[in-house]
Amino acid sequence: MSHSHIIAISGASGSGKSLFTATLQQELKESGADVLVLCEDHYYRDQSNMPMDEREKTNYDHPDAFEHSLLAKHLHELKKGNAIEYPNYCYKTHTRLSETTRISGKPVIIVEGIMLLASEQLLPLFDLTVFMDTELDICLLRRIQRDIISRGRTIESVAEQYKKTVKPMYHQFIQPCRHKANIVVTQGGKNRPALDVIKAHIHQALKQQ
Ligand SMILES: Nc1ncnc2c1ncn2[C@@H]1O[C@H](COP(=O)(O)OP(=O)(O)O)[C@@H](O)[C@H]1O
Ligand SMILES: Nc1ccn([C@@H]2O[C@H](COP(=O)(O)O)[C@@H](O)[C@H]2O)c(=O)n1
Repeated sequence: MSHSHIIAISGASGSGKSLFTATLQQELKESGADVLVLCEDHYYRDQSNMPMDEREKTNYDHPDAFEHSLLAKHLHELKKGNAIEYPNYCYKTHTRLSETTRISGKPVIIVEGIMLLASEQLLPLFDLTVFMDTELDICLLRRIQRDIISRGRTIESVAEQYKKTVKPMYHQFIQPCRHKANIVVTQGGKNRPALDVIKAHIHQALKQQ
């Protein structure tokens, strides 16, 4: 296989990265194009050696919370056509699971995550960079709902974490990367024209491989 074309989709937590990526993947599949999706969150550092109360205090919105060196290594391996052992992550225990998932490369890889454009190690690996520019109050409303329903959180813990780390780190690390993006997407994961533009880009990239 020739070198994979790698697309990064970044932006705030709750901005619509996962929905946008899942919609792209589904619609591309329907038109016969199979893309691989990786999630930066799977590369959160393992903390199983730390007590739970310490894990709850971790700043998960700082670039150091991620093992970006492992993600970079995996992207290099996938580009070369080698399989990787994709980590799995649990938001309820804040740890990596012991089981990994063996994954092989595909001609197009989409990586989604909050801190992708902030990493000097990762940035050069991307052929296209996308920033989901969704208003922060909308992101917060979506995050409250999601974190309570799927990530085992309480309204109090979501509010506390948001004030302490999520919002300040967004302004310090995520928002300043907006200008590094080739494409800025407003209105979240259902922006139809933006989905169509990126699908056309992917079909073009596949034709050139
Ligand atoms: N444009 C939109 N309209 C309505 N709901 C949306 C839109 N974009 C995203 N959502 C919803 O908001 C929530 C957070 O979106 P998600 O894609 O998980 O964000 P992220 O991956 O950036 O954290 C999800 O429940 C998703 O279905
Ligand atoms: N143990 C963890 C790990 C991460 N988070 C939060 O997840 C957010 C990133 O994921 P998105 O799907 O929302 O982009 C990030 O803002 C972290 O605060 C967490 O709460 N606990």
